[in-house]
Amino acid sequence: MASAEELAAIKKAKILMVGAGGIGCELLKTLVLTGFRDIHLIDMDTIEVSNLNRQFLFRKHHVGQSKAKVAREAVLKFRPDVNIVAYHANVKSTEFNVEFFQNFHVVLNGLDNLDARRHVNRLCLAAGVPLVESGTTGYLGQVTVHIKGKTECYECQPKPAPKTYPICTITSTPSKPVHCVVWAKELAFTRLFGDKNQANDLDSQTKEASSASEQQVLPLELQEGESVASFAFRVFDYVFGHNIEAALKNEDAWKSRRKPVPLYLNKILPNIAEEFKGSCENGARPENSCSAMSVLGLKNPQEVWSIEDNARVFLKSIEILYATKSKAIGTLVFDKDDQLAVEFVSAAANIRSYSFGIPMLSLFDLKGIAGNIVHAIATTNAIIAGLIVLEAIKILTSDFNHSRMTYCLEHPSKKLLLMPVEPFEPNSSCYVCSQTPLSLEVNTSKSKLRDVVEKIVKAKLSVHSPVIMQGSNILYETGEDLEKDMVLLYTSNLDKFLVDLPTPITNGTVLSVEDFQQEFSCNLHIKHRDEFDEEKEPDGMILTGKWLTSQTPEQQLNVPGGPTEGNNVVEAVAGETKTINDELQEVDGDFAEILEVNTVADKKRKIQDEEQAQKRMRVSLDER
Ligand SMILES: Nc1ncnc2c1ncn2[C@@H]1O[C@H](COP(=O)(O)OP(=O)(O)OP(=O)(O)O)[C@@H](O)[C@H]1O
Ligand SMILES: [Zn+2]
Repeated sequence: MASAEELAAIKKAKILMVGAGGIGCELLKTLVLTGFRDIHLIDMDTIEVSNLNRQFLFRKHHVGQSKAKVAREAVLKFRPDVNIVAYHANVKSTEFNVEFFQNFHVVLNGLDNLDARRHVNRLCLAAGVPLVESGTTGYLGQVTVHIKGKTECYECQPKPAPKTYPICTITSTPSKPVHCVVWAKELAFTRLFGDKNQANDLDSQTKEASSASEQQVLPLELQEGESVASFAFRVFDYVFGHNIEAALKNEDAWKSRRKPVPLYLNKILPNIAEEFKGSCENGARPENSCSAMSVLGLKNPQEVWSIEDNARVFLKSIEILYATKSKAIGTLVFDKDDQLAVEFVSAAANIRSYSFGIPMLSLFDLKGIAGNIVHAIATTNAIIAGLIVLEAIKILTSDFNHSRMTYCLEHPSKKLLLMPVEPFEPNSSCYVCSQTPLSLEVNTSKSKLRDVVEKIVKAKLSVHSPVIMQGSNILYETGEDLEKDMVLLYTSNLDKFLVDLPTPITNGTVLSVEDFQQEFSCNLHIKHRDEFDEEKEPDGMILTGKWLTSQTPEQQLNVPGGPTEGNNVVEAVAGETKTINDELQEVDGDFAEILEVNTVADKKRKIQDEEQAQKRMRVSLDER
């Protein structure tokens, strides 16, 4: 039961919620039922069928409509007296600037990606507004509290980079189902249905690894007058037969590896031409034009199909994609919610797995890997939403001593499923809230300013509208109010090697990076390095700095990035050979370990100041 003070704070609070997805729907409902009356809600997305199982404010007839707006309307039906302002917009758009954020007493995140979370974190820091951050992954969830100067910010701890795989593993030497899924999604799907002109690392690697005769673009084009069925047969033989045979010629590659087996359609399905005769010819549409497996009578997506059925799904999905989406061919991007795309990728991945002696998986499992999906659990979202509201109330009543980061576990640890932990103090080496400089190792004569801007400043530092300066000289900036000649100058700088810039960037240069919207700035110390390992350091640049190495042992124990609805941990764990469930067990295992160490000072981890560490990490077992 809330105290009079809490009720008063709830009544007058102005809340900003970002995200109206799995957590967001629960949160909005819980907020209004708790008595909150003034809520602004931002979400950029529209409702999809796959959201309906857990985003209960939405119904089938809402599919395609704005999440923020529908969520608002749904809640107003049972609480017509609250003020909800819905923005169908990206939180990164300029209208949501520091002044906008300053209107609120607290910001509550229900997002699903690191980039947007970082952006909101910076705006909250700049505006001095507390942030309650959250995420769920299946049974796992967490709520963390970030108050400027009092607790760590969302970026005080480095987050794990999404799992990537060496290109040659994907193109030449797969050993796990996930390698075949990445191949099917990035190479096969993109090459057949996506933008063929787009530069693709996999292509260049394939070309390098292939003989001169294979250096042409793969013959994956539908020829004039060719039926889609015979095109699909040709694609099959090319990618699973001819390509594998070509790879086998490089005998050295297979000395210590199991050789793949070339697969040709006439061996797997000798009667396929008869089977497929007339099916999609001349624009004829199959009965169920959305799914190859339905047309083929394959009902159970959790069953592992035979190689023959995988071959059928592969061919049929190409046929149906051409029959139903012919205009979009050449522009398609893999979408985990597109049944045909998932069927194509699953079948292609399984056929490649079969060829390489890797276990085949069910469509259900492959879809999870391809879409980095850990199936969301509505109950976890509801629990997390409840915890967010509790933390928001503590903030609103200035009850900071009781603020807690709370982890929701799959299996009890110390008999607890909800594990509250005192928030950490700010990390004095954080490049965001403590403005500690970062270092960038880069070959200054081989890397261009564009590489630094795209691969580091935007991709790694989540700076959206960067201004890059050396001393008082601006090297790069964007913006509508720039003079034309400045735009030209900055654009031409992008294609210059660092050493060739008007004010050259060399070993020892300090670059300043700023983002006015985020009110963010940081310094990058440049360290020239000649060589980079292409496989391990594909960017040709490495970001280093105290921030990355300075974590105290107890900070390292925190769950990296936290589980999120469809994000960080998922990206980091999804797609290994093990099933997603195995992976989650592992994550949960780590979790248990974290908590174990939190309560029993672990000497092995060399906690230097045990007393201090324990104070910060104490698990408050008497909470709630
Ligand atoms: N930059 C952003 N601006 C505004 N809203 C965002 C931004 N990034 C993510 N979101 C929203 O955050 C919500 C996260 O919800 P959730 O994790 O349930 O994802 P989802 O897209 O609804 O589900 P799924 O990923 O499983 O299909 C989404 O509704 C998404 O639109
Ligand atoms: Zn910080």
